[in-house]
Amino acid sequence: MGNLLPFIKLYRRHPGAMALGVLLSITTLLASLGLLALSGWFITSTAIAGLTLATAQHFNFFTPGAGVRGFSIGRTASRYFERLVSHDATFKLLAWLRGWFFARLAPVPLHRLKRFRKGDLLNRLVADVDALDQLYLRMFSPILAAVLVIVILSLGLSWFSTTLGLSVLLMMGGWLLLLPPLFYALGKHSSKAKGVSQQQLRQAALDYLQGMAELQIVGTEEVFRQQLDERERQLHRHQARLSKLEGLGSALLTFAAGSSAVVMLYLAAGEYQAGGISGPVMVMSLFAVLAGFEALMPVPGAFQFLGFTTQAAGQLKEVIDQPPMIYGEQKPEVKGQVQFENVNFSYGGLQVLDQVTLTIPVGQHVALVGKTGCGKSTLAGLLTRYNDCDSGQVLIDGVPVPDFSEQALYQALAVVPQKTHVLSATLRDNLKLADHSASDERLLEVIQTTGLNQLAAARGDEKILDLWLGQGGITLSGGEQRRLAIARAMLKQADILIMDEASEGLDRFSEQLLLNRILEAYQHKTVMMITHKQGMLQKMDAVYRLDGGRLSQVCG
Ligand SMILES: Nc1ncnc2c1ncn2[C@@H]1O[C@H](COP(=O)(O)OP(=O)(O)OP(=O)(O)O)[C@@H](O)[C@H]1O
Repeated sequence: MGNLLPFIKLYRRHPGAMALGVLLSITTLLASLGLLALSGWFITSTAIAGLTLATAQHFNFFTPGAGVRGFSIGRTASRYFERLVSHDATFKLLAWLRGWFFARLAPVPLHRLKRFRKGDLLNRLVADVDALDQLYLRMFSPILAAVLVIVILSLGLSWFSTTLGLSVLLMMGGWLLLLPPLFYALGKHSSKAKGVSQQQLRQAALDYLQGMAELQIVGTEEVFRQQLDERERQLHRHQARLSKLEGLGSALLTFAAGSSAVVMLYLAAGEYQAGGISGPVMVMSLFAVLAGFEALMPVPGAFQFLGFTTQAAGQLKEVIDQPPMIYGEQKPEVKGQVQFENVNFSYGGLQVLDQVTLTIPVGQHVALVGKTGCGKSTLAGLLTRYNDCDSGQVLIDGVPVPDFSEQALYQALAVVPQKTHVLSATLRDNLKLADHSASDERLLEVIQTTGLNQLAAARGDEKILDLWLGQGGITLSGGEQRRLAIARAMLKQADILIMDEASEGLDRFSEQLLLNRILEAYQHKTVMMITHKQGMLQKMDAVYRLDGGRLSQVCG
């Protein structure tokens, strides 16, 4: 339950709309109660009045009739506005909660988020945030409304008879106290399990869809499909259990309303016999109790899902409690000297970098070689703060990278990563990521230099800048994606260039041409190139090898 506390505070965002929602929900319930109670009184009074001609002639049919109609119209109108106001408030809150959660998620370093899978994070951002909005609609508002209706009903009946007022308070209050813990306990396990199953099913479906091509090729699609089906069946089992519980809640409340009405009839009849109340009031109190139980109807459902809501809140808390990446204030004019001083880094127990020391003077082009998985990308990632080192220091122009402001650090660096991220947008938009102010002429020049102009030729399209690259660059080959990454680095013209397997996917001729061009563009800038290709090494000022976590100079 403690998990809910930080989120409950957020409900102060739209106090006016939320309070109005609760008020309208109480008005609706009171209108229902008034409708039934007055109808009971009216029917009985009419029946009694009709016993003799004299009483029938003097009986005022119109005022109670108008009252019944008024309550009926009032109930419909307030129900309509209650839905309108409370859903509007909930949607506003939901939109805000998503933004709030994302704002807390964004500064969390990527390596900390790596333990959450993509589907898991998406699930948290969508389903778990959704679950939180249920707190207002399913819990706060109905419970508050139920409490107030019980108080108003018992005060109203006390006006006619204290015994009846107190009895209603005890009976309805008792059920209100009993139902929440009972249904929380009954639904806790299943609602939590449902949340987990839902999450697992989403992840499995995402994995299945993303990997379908490979699964089909290796012939294991059926196995995955069966696993997916089993997860779905599991979810259905939990949902079925919860539905049964919902049924039990309704049955219990029907029993509660019925038995309370019987008790009320017994007590009211006693009061009537004793002359304390009139016949119509006796019937009215019976109807009022039946209508009053409508206020308790949402209570079992609200608490049976509370386990799921607390679990969702816990999952969100787990993400937002991750310490954010802290950047410094420094915004130096970067020249481009890079230093790694006695750097140690490990992933959990796996030591990847061991006392690595390297200085790259301004304008020097350095290659980093080594076996697959020896830690080259990890070393480069310390410069971009993808990770921070365990001990030692990484400095640019003598300033430790954590002291740089976020903007200054990323302004100083251009990166050609192993995997190019391609936006589902035009080629122009994809290039302008690197330099928003670049003119079309400049973009076309870079397109020409990197050979991306072949794209237009291949597709017979004259307007190359408007080429749509599709989701995740689906329309681009591996080599074209590398060209795009290199084009971005050319446009950015940063002080330090990091290339991680930049020529992967390119034929030998294109590779030479392209790397020559980018090295030319960065002729007087610092370059750190991770490569397996021997052909590129003679162009570098120095070559370093990483082996067993240790760095040694090979040549230069
Ligand atoms: N986030 C991570 N969590 C745990 N281990 C990791 C993580 N990232 C990388 N590793 C491990 O750290 C080691 C170094 O990885 P890294 O990507 O730096 O190697 P690399 O030399 O760049 O490899 P390649 O040449 O294949 O790109 C590898 O054994 C890898 O499995």
